[in-house]
Amino acid sequence: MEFTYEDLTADEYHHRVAVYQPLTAALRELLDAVIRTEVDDATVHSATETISEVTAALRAQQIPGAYGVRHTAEGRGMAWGNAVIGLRNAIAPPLTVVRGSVTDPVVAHADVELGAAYEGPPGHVHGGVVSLLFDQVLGEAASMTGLPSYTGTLTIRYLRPTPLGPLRIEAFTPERDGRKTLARAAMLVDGAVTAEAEGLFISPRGMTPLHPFAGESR
Ligand SMILES: CCCCC/C=C\C/C=C\C/C=C\C/C=C\CCCC(=O)SCCNC(=O)CCNC(=O)[C@H](O)C(C)(C)COP(=O)(O)OP(=O)(O)OC[C@H]1O[C@@H](n2cnc3c(N)ncnc32)[C@H](O)[C@@H]1OP(=O)(O)O
Repeated sequence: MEFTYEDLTADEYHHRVAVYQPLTAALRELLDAVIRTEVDDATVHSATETISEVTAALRAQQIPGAYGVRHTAEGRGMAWGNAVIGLRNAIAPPLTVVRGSVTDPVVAHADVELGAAYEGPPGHVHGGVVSLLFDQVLGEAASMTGLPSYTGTLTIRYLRPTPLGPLRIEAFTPERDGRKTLARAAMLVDGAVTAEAEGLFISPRGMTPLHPFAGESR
């Protein structure tokens, strides 16, 4: 399991962001449209063919496997295939984690608006998606020292159903002990807590710091 470096200038990095961010946004729109459409069968068949053509065009040149976790020389993270924050992953909720400092009361937070693609109970967020979001925000809060930390344990307390729509996650790290960090977080809708999470995050032995984790996740 390796983090790789990609030798990109800041201009090249921003160029790639400008190219791929709209593609991913368009695909998210498509996911939502497929769930909610009520058009006739002929229109669905025609859309299916068009989508297959688009897929073939993108497959003309591909990397062999997963995207990996890349960093530019100046430390910009490019986890662009990541299931939660991947800039090129339309399955990922449009989540941007904002990282503060380890001494802040809230070490990392994220605001996100979840639509039809994230539904579990009717009109509400799937419990696994709640867990997914917590895992990332807690993990980033735990990794604020610069050492990436992996999820050792993760416990969620679902207090009430979380409605689809805008929500916020706030994470903090009450205890650090060597490579182990205890992280806690709350999920808030209109200021009311719908779920809480606690996890133990562990930085694997021998890990070297990637970069000072400040600013935004993407
Ligand atoms: C994380 C990178 C992926 C994201 C990349 C994105 C961007 C990159 C840049 C920055 C962001 C970085 C990261 C944060 C972002 C998101 C979070 C990622 C969420 C995930 O998706 S992550 C995948 C799921 N996660 C796993 O895939 C873990 C599989 N597992 C292992 O890789 C090892 O198992 C490991 C490393 C956990 C431990 O391995 P190790 O060899 O270091 O452990 P060791 O034996 O030395 O134990 C040392 C002390 O931890 C205790 N301990 C050990 N394991 C424990 C456990 N599970 N629970 C409770 N305590 C545990 C021992 O009891 C001992 O405690 P004591 O010192 O007190 O005795």
